[in-house]
Amino acid sequence: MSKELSYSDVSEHTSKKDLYMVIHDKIYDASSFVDEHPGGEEVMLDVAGQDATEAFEDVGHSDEAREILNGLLIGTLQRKDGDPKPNVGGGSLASSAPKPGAVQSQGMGMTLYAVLLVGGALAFFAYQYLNAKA
Ligand code: HEM
Repeated sequence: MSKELSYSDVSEHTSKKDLYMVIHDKIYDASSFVDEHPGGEEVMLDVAGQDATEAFEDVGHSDEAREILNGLLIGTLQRKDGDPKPNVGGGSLASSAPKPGAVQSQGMGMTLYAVLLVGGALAFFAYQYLNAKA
């Protein structure tokens, strides 16, 4: 029962009893879960009918939360030119926020670790080498 909906379709479902949200370009019907949400209904209603990708990811939801999310999936977002920019939470300047679905910083994090590791190893061996010479 997967359907393709446009952003404007989604934006019509903003009430507690009829609450859609977009996360990573997938559409979720959170109506049945609002009352049970450990983070409260307020935050869910804040992103009702909008792109909640950043709000959802910022919290660092658990795998369990992601499983619940999977169960609420109803379709895929069909982006059209001229769609309103997704409001990525906070209600602040959406244009300055990173694009939802953009490559997450995870890749960068790994690179950073690699650089630190290799740099650390080099420093260690240089230290050993210089010590041995002295
Ligand atoms: C349908 C979408 C969502 C689902 C299924 C969901 C599910 C959950 C679950 C299961 C937890 C418990 C902790 C965990 O397992 O990570 C949680 C906590 C939380 N959620 Fe969500 N969530 C959703 C959307 C959101 C959104 C859009 C926000 C907006 C900021 C949000 C904010 C929070 C916060 C702040 C907590 C922490 C509550 C606490 O520990 O006191 N959630 N959520």
